[in-house]
Amino acid sequence: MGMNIPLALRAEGLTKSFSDRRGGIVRAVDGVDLAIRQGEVVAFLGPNGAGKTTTLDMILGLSNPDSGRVELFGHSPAEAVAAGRISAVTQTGGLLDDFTVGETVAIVASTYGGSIDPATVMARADIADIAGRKVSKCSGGERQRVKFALALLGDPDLIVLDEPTAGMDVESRRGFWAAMRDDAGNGRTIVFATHYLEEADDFADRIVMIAGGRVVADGSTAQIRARASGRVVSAAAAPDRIDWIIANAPNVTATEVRGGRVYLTTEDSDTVARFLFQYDAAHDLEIVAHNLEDAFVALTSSTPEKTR
Ligand SMILES: Nc1ncnc2c1ncn2[C@@H]1O[C@H](COP(=O)(O)OP(=O)(O)OP(=O)(O)O)[C@@H](O)[C@H]1O
Repeated sequence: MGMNIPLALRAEGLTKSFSDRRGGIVRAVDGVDLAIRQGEVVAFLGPNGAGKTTTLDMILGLSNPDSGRVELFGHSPAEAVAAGRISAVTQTGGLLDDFTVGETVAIVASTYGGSIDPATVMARADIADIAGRKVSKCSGGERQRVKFALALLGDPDLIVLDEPTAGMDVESRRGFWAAMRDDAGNGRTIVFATHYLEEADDFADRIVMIAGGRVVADGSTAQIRARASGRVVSAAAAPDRIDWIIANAPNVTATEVRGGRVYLTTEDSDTVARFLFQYDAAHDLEIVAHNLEDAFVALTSSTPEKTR
């Protein structure tokens, strides 16, 4: 992306905490910085509870950060929403069961003063053939496509989608992204949250991995892939040796401990293996190639002990 393309979104130092049921504090978002250029398609990728929804809510102006700030097209979220520059597709709610798909789109379109033709939008969201169906009879995937159509009606510059395909089967997911893909590339900025690695990989130009309320990786899909090209060196060792290995092993980008073994992610497995043998720190050494799924687990595992 050229540096001269103006920003759609800038977030600086976003934090947000909640109190949990036991009176403790959950830091849902813990210092998130983001700069997203106009026309980028960006995936927020992270496990349950990573802080994706909380971040998106602050971006949309639905909640206020405890600290930090959000700017959309140089304005506050409230101003950008009021100016019709942003639409959201949320996980739940928002549709009335008793209307048909066509009626739903027509009603919302009328609130926009007819600037965009409902038929065009329905074709783009691939819901033209279910226009006569009651919303109550629509599948999860169809409902999400209806919401996507509603989001398109305002012809926004930025669409934010929070796990738009959550709970859909593979077929519906494919249909949803096919409709999205047809709309992308028109200069619209798209930010979506997902748990699905392949969704981020297939559809986004850029992946922002979020875990524990922080951005743990941010790069083009190709860069994130490159990270995944590393290897994992694992070995068995006594607990105190494992601590020492984690503190001292060279060229390691991520570490994990499970079942008495330490897993070291690296681009330079030779050096790491030599280190382990040189200091007689470990035994039963194994080196395996990294795939994207492993990279994701390594980058997002917040707790050192982990079971699979
Ligand atoms: N209103 C709230 N009150 C208390 N805790 C909250 C609230 N909203 C979110 N949290 C907590 O903040 C953390 C981040 O939640 P968030 O919903 O942002 O994660 P997420 O990445 O969107 O997860 P998911 O994929 O499950 O939607 C979680 O620990 C969650 O339990």
